[in-house]
Amino acid sequence: MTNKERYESAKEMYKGIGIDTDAAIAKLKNIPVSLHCWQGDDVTGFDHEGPLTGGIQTTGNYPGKARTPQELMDDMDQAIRLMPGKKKLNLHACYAIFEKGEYADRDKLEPKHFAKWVEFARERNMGIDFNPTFFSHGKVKDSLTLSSPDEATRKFWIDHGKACIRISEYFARETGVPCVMNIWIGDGYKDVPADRMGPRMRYKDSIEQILSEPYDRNLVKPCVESKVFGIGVESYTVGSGEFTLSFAATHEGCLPLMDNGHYHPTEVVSDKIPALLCYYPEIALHITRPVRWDSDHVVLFDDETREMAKEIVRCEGLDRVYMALDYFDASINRVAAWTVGFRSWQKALLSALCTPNEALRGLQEENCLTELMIMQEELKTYPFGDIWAEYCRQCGVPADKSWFEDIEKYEAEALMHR
Ligand SMILES: C[C@H](O)[C@H](O)[C@@H](O)C(=O)CO
Ligand SMILES: [Mn+2]
Repeated sequence: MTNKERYESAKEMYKGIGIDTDAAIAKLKNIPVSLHCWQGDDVTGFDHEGPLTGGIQTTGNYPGKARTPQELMDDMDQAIRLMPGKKKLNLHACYAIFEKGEYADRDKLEPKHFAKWVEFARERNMGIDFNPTFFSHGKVKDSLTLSSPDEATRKFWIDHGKACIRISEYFARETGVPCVMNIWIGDGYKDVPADRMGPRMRYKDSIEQILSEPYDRNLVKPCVESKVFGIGVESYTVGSGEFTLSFAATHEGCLPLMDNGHYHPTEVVSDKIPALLCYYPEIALHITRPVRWDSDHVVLFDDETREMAKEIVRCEGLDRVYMALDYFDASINRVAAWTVGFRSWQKALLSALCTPNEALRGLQEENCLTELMIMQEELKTYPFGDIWAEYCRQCGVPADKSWFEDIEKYEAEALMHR
């Protein structure tokens, strides 16, 4: 059978359960997913010499990591050409690109420091999402940032946040795509704190000051990302889940961002998505794969990834949920890591779009739970691979693992010579 014949056969099977696979493919092509630049260089960036801080960690030392803006852009290009679907570029402020001899500290960053990224994104018809970098800044003495009791330190980081609001609006104006600006801090304590509320009141005030910077709410979508612990802040993190959900719920225009690595191992974000969509007009996600902790493993086409995508689709949330990948694996070829993760999330979204959600909902509401279980199990052996192959063909990317040959060639010709 040719691929076309396999697709036509699979399409008929899905039609039999009320799914129009052509429509599913057409829909997915236009759903943007944000690709994180920081997978390419182990969350290093270009504006500091120090180590990665903030309680996050990249593990592994696979050769060939990007060292310069050009290398990072070249590597992203290699990955992007192997990914089906619509991409956004996700940047951190520490990826500012300075002219020779130029430097601006985080509180003095300007749009011009990201002009080369705008050029890169516009040439590829990509929008840009942005993240202030409240970590990896050796010069500021305090390990606390927006929650610091030292007012000079806190002002430095508030000014950084305000600069990022201005840069986010610049991105949106230049690309014509709204910019999601994600606020995440690693602030917290290794051991039992004496005051849990004080840092949170300061953090709340800091975010309010950042959001007081004038911006067009149609162009910039600020969000606040929660976390339950970090390396070195195991006992207390300022930006906990309750804090960020409460902040977003009480500050119109600010979205909650859930990172599915930021919860206790038995919690699942797939169940939190529909709960938040009952209350918030829009939410944001960092899609990752935690293994025992917030390990930021490469996203795979696994059960929880599929469940998250299913919830977004069946809650009719594709235009209410801002989706961004967030993981960093230095133990394998970094370009392949980008590619596997992005393709996995695309598979999960396409699989969710090929699920007869209305029919399954009807079985649940009619209390036909036996048939519901059987139907959900039967779907697992439907020929989804043939639908995926057709989607990749229409997007002009390899459907099978032949894409890896391209990356092996690039590794030999470029990465291994760094
Ligand atoms: C680099 C990102 O800001 C970082 O991964 C953050 O989003 C996070 O998830 C920290 O654990
Ligand atoms: Mn994250």
